Amino acid sequence: MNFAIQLASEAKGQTSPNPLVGAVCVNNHRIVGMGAHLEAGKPHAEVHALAMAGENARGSDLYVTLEPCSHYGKTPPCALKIIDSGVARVFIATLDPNPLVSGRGVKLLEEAGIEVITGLLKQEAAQMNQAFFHSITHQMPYVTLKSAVTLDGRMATEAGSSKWITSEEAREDVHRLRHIHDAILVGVNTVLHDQPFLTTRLPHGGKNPIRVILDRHLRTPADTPVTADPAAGTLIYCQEDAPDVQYRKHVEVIRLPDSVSFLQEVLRDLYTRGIMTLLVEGGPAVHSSFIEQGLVQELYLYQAPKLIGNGPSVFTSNRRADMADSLKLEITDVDQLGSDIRIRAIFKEA
Ligand SMILES: Nc1c(/N=C/[C@@H](O)[C@H](O)[C@H](O)COP(=O)(O)O)[nH]c(=O)[nH]c1=O
Ligand SMILES: [Zn+2]
Repeated sequence: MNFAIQLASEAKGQTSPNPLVGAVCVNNHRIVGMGAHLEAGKPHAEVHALAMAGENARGSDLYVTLEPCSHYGKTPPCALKIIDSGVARVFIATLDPNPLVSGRGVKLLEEAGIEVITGLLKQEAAQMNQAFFHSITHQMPYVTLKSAVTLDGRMATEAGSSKWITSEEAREDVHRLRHIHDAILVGVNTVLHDQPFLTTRLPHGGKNPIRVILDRHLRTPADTPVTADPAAGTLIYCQEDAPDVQYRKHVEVIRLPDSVSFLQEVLRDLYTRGIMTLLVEGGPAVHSSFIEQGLVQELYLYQAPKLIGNGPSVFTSNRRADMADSLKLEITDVDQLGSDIRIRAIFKEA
């Protein structure tokens, strides 16, 4: 099962809106087949493993990180394929989080006389798919917020200077984050101030996330990189009464009612478009709104050994006079990247 989890994890960022799934077929203590789900619409992990096993699947043990599907999606149900292949036992790490199908695959297998053991390395497999489980459960993307700050927690100076706070190594690491995310979001102030490209520029290439601009009054120019450069799709969310602006065809303007739940509506709409993971890159006002509304699951803070003494921090709130009102996170990783450190912290599920 460890190997199945490892196989699945290698496809991180490729399978949206599907989960990461790995499968290993073992017969008489020998691995006879293995596979991972590599892209939505393409064969599932079990299909790859059973195809490789061929006749050796008969009487074998199949290890799968997620309950085999039992419904006709883009591909036929794996549960039937497993039954037809003559597999004797199936080990499953996590059941399907979708309440409509959870346990159905197990039932089909057991009714066909296959022994099913669930819960093997359940934690590890669930951790790998936390974004998928979160998005299915909340019908919203799993949101990761990234910010580069000085030691005194500033994202820029008061005058707006921010280039650069962190080093080349840290900035390259941010592009790895972009590569594994379905979409990247900034506010219109960042677009106006930084003219960002928001593309993934790694030495060996990388997948460009869909670019999402929060821009209530549609102030995003038609000739800034995110709207002029069709390197990736660009979605601009504005209010219904925003003026009309002509953009190139890779740009889509989505008008939403002006309401206190504007951000939630943006996230719900992104989920309907198959966006399972969202990277929020700021700026300060956008970060504060996402955090204050409890819409962030994970935080990546890139901290440079600099002190500047003025400028916006990653989170500003006028609602927390008492330290007891602070938002509690859990630091899961601290890594050194060149001269900087990268802190990963998760917000505890409310
Ligand atoms: N100022 C800094 C950052 N700044 C991040 C955002 O403000 C930039 O607009 C955005 O990354 C630009 O995207 P691009 O055009 O695609 O390169 N981010 C960092 O990690 N370190 C920094 O020192
Ligand atoms: Zn399947």
